[in-house]
Amino acid sequence: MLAVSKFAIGLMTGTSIDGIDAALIEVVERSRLSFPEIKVANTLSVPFNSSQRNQILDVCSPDASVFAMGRVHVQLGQWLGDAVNQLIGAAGIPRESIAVIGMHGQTVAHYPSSESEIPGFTIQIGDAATLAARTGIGVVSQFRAMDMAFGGQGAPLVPYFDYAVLHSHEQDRVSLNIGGVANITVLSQGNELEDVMGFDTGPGNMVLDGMMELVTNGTAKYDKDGGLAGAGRANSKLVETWMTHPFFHRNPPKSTGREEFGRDYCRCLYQQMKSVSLDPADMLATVTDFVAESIAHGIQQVQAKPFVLIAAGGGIHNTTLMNNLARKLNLVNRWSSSDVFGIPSDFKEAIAFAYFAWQFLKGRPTNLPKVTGASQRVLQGMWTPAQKTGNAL
Ligand SMILES: Nc1ncnc2c1ncn2[C@@H]1O[C@H](COP(=O)(O)OP(=O)(O)OP(=O)(O)O)[C@@H](O)[C@H]1O
Ligand SMILES: CC(=O)N[C@H]1[C@@H]2OC[C@@H](O2)[C@@H](O)[C@@H]1O[C@H](C)C(=O)O
Repeated sequence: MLAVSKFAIGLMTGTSIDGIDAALIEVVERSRLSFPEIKVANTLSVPFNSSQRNQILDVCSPDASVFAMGRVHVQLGQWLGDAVNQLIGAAGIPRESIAVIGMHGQTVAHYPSSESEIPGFTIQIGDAATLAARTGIGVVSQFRAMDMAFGGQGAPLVPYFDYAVLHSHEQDRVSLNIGGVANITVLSQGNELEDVMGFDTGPGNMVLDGMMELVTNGTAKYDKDGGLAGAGRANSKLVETWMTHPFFHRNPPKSTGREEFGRDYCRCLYQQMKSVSLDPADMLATVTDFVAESIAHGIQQVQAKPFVLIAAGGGIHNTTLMNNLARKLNLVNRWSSSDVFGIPSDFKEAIAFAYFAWQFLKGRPTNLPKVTGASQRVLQGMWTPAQKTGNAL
């Protein structure tokens, strides 16, 4: 087989709701028997302004109005389209060389487990038709739906990508993403794709950002480099209490989101810290230690042998968080960011969705039943074709 190379674009708007991450990748198919190889050609981050962020946050609630949801669904399609056009312009490549856009969409609800007669569901908004119309490129979206239709959690999906690009036969590795939610993939050296284990460990930046907004009355959106947390002292009693949350003791498959660890949860932690008179620095130190503890706990549950940690996601810029984690896992000199492995750590999820869209076009399943709990491997995504002509809004 001749090596075939084409481009794909991935778009991620994650649970932190900080903005759009976009990645353009070149995919090289060398053989039908191996995973396609990728080269990251270009990346782009477009932060949400306060109005955009609040519009999205407002619909991440069971009481959200259908009207507000519909409006932001289409607007997000437009914002994503603008980001793609900017990315292509900066890369200077012909639009026709781009085979597909993989759009994750914004998760506004994630209830993965069915209870009695109510089926589990997950909702990602962002109108694929608007995106296809604005860019002239076909879109794959709704990546989680088919896994859920086969009884899975629909998340996390990145473990497949982690295996494709980060697995080693010489070294046990754990891949960690610290986004709004934190999740891991265990890449043991002897493992085949089917053996790979992965799950959400619990909250990531979601509670750190939420706490920062509470202690600064909304003037700061996140604790830059973990500076405030680093200036305080963690209250270990509270961390111990918070670690009794049932999510941390549930067996995988498991995934979570704002429903369990969103605004209400954050307010509750804030009140508990206020009642023992912690100052803002101690509050941030305490929640930062809690996030590190929950990630360490998740990893220790499934990985007993020494391993190398490969970290990605915005949380790795939080030095206090990463120092706490390295200490808890005894990781001196055994962790690095995914950049070292050729995957820009701030764009790993966007890159993964470009890869998933490519695999969808090739008819290759990308879920892992051992990770999500689905009853079988399935083709994940829904196809929205590009139109030949038109005057898109
Ligand atoms: N310099 C920094 N210091 C501390 N935290 C940072 C820094 N830069 C980014 N972050 C954190 O990273 C977050 C964004 O992370 P990321 O983009 O990985 O999240 P996401 O896409 O929402 O992830 P996911 O979908 O995995 O939940 C910000 O909200 C912030 O908390
Ligand atoms: C439902 C949903 O959007 N889940 C996200 C979220 O953000 C991180 C974690 O929780 C993970 O489960 C997932 O995203 C990544 C991309 C995944 O599916 O692997």
